[in-house]
Amino acid sequence: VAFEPMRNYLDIAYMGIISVGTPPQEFQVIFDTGSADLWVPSIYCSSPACSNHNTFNPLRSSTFVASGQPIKLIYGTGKMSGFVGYDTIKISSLVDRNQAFGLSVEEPDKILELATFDGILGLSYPILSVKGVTPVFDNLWNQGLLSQKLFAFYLSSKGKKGSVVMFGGVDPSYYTGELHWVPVSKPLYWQISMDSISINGKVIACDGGCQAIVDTGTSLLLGPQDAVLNIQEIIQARRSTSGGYFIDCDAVNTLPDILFTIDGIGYPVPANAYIQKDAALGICFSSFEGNEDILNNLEEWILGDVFLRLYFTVFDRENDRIGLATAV
Ligand SMILES: CCOC(=O)N[C@@H](CC(C)C)C(=O)N[C@@H](CC(C)C)C(=O)N[C@@H](CC1CCCCC1)[C@@H](O)[C@@H](O)CC(C)C
Repeated sequence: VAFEPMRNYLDIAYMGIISVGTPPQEFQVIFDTGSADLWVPSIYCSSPACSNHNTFNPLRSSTFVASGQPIKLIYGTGKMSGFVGYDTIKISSLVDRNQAFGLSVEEPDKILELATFDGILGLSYPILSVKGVTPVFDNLWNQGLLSQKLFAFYLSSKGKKGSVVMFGGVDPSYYTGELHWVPVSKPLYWQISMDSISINGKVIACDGGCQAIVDTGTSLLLGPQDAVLNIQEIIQARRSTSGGYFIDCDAVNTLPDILFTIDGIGYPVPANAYIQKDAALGICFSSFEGNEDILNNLEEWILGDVFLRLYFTVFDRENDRIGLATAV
C-alpha cells in the first residue's frame, strides 16, 4: 500500500505533494474523485493564478514528451486550458511513467489564484478524462504498481494531522467497525444510489431515493436547490447577502443528526459537521449548498469533505463499489 499524506486546509481542501519530470519538479495537488485528469500550472501560463503558484518547466525535464493535444477542464468552481504532455509522475513511493497530464496555459478564475494548491489530480473513471488520455490511477494499475485495484481516503478534521490517500490497499487502522460496500450506480463519477435523507425518522429530502456523487474535491454537501432550501429551513439557517446560509452557533448543541441512508445503512451527520464555524468571524453557516447554477443544474447530491471526514471511504475499481466505515 502506498500512503500519500495530505494537508488539510481549513477543512475546505485536502492536498498532497507529487513530483513531475526528471529531475522532479514538485507540486501541491488536490486528489479529486470528482474529475479524471491530472494537470499542473506551466511556464507557458501568464494568468495571475500561475504567477503565484509552482509552474512546470518541460525544458528542464529529460523525460518530458509533448503531445500538442489541447486540454480544457471545467469544474464547479474553476477551469483551466492548455495542452497535454507525458512525463514521469511520483506519488509517495509510486513512480508513474509516461503519464499524460495537462500543462496549463490559462487559469482565469480567482479561486485558483487564491488556492493553496497548484493543480488537480483526478481519480474518477477514465471515461470522464479527455479523449485518449489514461488517468493516473489506471496508469498505476496498468504498470502493475498496485496489489489491489483500489484507493482510499482518510480526511482528518481541522488542524488534526494525518489526512491520507492510500493506493493499492486499505489500512484498517483508519476506521472502526465494518466497511459497508455500496455498488457504483453509474461508473463515470463515483456515483451511488442513496435511499433517503432524514431527521428524527422523518424523511426531509431524497424521498424515494436519489443519486449521490462521492467527491473528495468538494468541500461541502451539495444537493438540488429546492431540496437544500427545505433543509436550510428545517435547520433554521437563514440566507445571507453573500449567498451562504447563516445559522446560530448554539444550534450545534440542539439540532439533531441528519441521517443519510445508503443501501439500507444510516450514516449520521451530526450538527457539528453540518454547521461550519468561521472561528475568525465567530459566525456559523450551513454546510449545505444548492446546486442551482453549477454543472448544468446537477440533479445528484454531492457528498463532499463534510461527509468524508466522518466516513473513511474506499474507492474499489476492481468491483465498481464504494466502501464506507466510521472514520477514527
Ligand atoms: C465554501 C465553498 O467551498 C468550495 O466551493 N470549495 C470548492 C473547492 C475548493 C478547494 C476551491 C468546491 O467545493 N468546489 C466544487 C464545487 C462544485 C461541487 C459545485 C468543485 O468544483 N469541485 C471540483 C474539484 C475542485 C475544483 C476547484 C479546485 C479544487 C478541486 C470537482 O470535484 C467537481 O467539479 C466535481 C463535480 C461532480 C461537481
